[in-house]
Amino acid sequence: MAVRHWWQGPLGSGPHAATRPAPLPRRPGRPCGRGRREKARGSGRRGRARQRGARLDGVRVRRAGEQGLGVFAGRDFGRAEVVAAVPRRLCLLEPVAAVPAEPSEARPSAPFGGTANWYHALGCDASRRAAAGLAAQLLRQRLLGASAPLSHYCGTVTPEMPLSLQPLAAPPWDAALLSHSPLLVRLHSEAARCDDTCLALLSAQPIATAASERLRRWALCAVLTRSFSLYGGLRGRARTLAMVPFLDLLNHRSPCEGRSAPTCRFEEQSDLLAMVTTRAVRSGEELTFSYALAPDAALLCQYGIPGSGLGANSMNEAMVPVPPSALRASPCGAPAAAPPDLAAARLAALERQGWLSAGAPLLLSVPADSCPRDGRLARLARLLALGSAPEVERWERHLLAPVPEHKAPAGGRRTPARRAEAQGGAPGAGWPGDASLEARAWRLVAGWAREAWRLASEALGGLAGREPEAGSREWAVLAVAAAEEELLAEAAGDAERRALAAELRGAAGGGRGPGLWGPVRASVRQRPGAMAAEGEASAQQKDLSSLTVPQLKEKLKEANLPVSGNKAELIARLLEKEASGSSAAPAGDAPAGQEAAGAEAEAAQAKKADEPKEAEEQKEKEAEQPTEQKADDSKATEADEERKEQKEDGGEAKEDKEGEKAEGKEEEDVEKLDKLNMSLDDLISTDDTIGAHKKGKGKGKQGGWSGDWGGGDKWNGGSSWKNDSRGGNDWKQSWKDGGGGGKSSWGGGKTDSWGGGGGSSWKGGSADYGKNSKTWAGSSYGDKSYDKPYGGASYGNKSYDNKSYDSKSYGNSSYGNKSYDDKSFGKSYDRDDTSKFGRGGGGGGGYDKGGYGSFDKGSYRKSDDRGAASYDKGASYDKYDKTYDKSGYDKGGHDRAGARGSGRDPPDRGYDREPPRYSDRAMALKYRQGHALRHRAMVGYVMFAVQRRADDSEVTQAAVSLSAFVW
Ligand SMILES: C[S@@+](CC[C@H](N)C(=O)[O-])C[C@H]1O[C@@H](n2cnc3c(N)ncnc32)[C@H](O)[C@@H]1O
Repeated sequence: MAVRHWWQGPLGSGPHAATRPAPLPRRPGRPCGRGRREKARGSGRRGRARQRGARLDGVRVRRAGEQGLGVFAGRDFGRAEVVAAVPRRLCLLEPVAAVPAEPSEARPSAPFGGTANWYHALGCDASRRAAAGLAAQLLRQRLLGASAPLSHYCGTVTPEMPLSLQPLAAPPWDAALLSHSPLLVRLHSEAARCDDTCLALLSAQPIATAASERLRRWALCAVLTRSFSLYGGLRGRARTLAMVPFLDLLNHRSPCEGRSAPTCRFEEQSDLLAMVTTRAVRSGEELTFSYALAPDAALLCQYGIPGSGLGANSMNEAMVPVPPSALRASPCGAPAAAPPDLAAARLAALERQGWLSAGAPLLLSVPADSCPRDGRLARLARLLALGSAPEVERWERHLLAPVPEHKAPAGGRRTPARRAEAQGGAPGAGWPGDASLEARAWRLVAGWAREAWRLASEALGGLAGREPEAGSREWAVLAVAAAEEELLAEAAGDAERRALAAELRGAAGGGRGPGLWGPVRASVRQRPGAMAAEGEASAQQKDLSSLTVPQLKEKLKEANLPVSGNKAELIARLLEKEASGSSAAPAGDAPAGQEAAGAEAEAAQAKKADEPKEAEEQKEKEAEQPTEQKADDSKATEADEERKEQKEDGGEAKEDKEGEKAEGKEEEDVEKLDKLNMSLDDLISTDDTIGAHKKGKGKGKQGGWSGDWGGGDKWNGGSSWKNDSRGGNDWKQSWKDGGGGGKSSWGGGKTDSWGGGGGSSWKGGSADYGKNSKTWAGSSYGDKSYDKPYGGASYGNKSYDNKSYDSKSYGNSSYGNKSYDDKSFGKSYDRDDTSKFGRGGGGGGGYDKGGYGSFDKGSYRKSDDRGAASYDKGASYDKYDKTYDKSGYDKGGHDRAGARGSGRDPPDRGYDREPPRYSDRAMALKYRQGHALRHRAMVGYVMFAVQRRADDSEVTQAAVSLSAFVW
């Protein structure tokens, strides 16, 4: 039972917490020192267990705050050491009958089956029967009293059962209270239903007639919260349910990153059931293990365990209801309803996939369902984004077909977030891959998630306002609801980001292939008139994007082209080749500029290769042709050759004089764009997979982004900014150097792609972009370059340099405080708040108000300490920050390393004992914060690039509308 899924049967442990005094059986009048003497004599519970083969050395049982009793390390343990082992013969065992699952019990395979995600631990008839059987055995032991072989064990199971937070406990839970979390409503009702069934099954057992209702509930609750599922070395459903003395005193910990992750795992060894450490454990540390890989709501419903704080459970999920009205809505989000045939086609498709109740909202969950490729939310949204009934029919199978379970990543648990990560960012097979369609779909997802988030915030606000007492039901619901609200906020942000990325891809005219910069790069190479060919190019680009790298390399080999580089480069090379090939073909449409020269050269080469053959043919023809015609032809040939020579001479002269320089620059620019492109692609692919945290990338020593950004150069660690874009300099330095006073533009390094090196075109002052285009005129990034096109004095004067990125923001004061908004973006991008790019930075609009708005206002800027107005001025986090503060969850979850509990440790509530830590969810969140900022910055550059493509109104329009969203 190394990894046990929470639906795979009851397991676990747990008398309840607050009221129970430590109930270790004691002999009356026994003074301290008892344990030692017992150990020597082999008497007492522990001694008897030891005599019979149990290994319990080195562990201590103590009170563990509100969790009741707990087991603690009495000495240091190494990794993979057995801390406690109990022979099977000391356990109560109940086989789980191998009855075939009832159809209603099987986990639904259809993606829209409604209950696909949530399957209660006792959802299967066989395990319900086994639980009742085990409860009957426990009752028997209890009723037999001291003569029962396991009477001592019965003494360790608290008499105060059922636990107050377990659904079996009276009085029943208030529906209004549960309604604060839709997930809880659902799980609680399933749990209560199953508990009732088990109770009925237990009551039907002969032994139950001798027991009161209260005692029956006691026995069942003990089984539900303390039993272990044994698999006998086989996968699948548990073969046996077991009450395992002593081991069931270990408390639960949810999987998360950091020091408070579970210390042990349960192992079935041949005749022993053992707890084995998963890491080194210090003497005095509590020994814990994961009862179940389940969200907080499920843990509450089965074990009566209240949530363990924000970010503390990486298995947490939250419900996103998709209203039935979504089926009737217009595919592009317009207020008008969809045409009736389209709505009918959608409904029919969903019904075929198991969404039978079109009148009720469909409950999907995040993060599992929001994963980009196979997530149910994404798939549903893609279906609803399709514009016509035939399209829906055509793509239904591709979009809605059941997805096979994904394998757990090597060496890792399959958390919902990891599952999302494993599934990558590409849509399902066969999807047209249209960026605008993707963007529409993610907008829909974002809308649903935002609405769910809004509701969750409201509900949370109401609950937090009541300031529930620690350990109460309200308190437990608050913890669950807070964790869910956090997930919904993330999901909404994620969906927005994906929509934005898709829109940008669309605006840049391509799929994922060469990335957003593909067309920009093309525009650098092509003459202005060649823009019309872009549609075709982007179609080719899409085709190429769908190929794998080996396939691309194969193609390159066929074309005698180099096969090195990443996918984007390979595609670009092929496109280039195709472009040059096709542009050389039609007469009168010879390309100008470098591409033209290249194409001509290639054509000339090809001609040369064919020359001997042609010459022979020609000779043959000549022999057949009349002399007159021959004379004409020879004249024509001479004239042609003359023209050709002139052209070649002219071309050479041109190349000699200007071309060489221009070519060099152009190449350099293209290279820079390529590098940026790669960075951006990296960024977007990171973006896609970021739903699950990426260890290492961007993680500072402090465990948080503040460390990275603050220090200036830590930012560089492994990121593409450093390697791809800026040569050896750190981010801070290059922004500083680059912007300031038009010195060396984007950073001083010679290798720097954004300029720096002498004569670089992005650099200041020289004849680079200024000459060629009005928009980039003037000199470099620093002084005047961006002023004109980007409105007023925005970009130029103060941008990027002195005030902004380095000193205040990225530099010393780390990420949070002043960066990006007040000083930097505000002033630099748009000091007078008039430019379209400027808005957001200034705090007046743009970014703040747009998709990321909620994250932004006062949130990550000021949120190094989330106390004051963190996360979102408008709502929830404020509230529950306060509440958490008061109710024993310190504010630490998302703070800087060490903030958890630092300075304000609420005393003895069970949650303040944890050392400072980051959970992996909190870590992921931190990562995203950093990511969002980088994303903003990158998107800004995309804007410029898109803008400078031409005066193409469509592209400019797209850039403007996106900028409103981004900034
Ligand atoms: C198997 S028992 C663990 C031992 C238990 N503490 C005792 O005193 O017997 C499981 C019960 O302990 C409590 N518990 C376990 N882990 C907990 C946690 N992380 N937070 C709160 N309560 C916990 C719950 O009441 C649960 O039902």
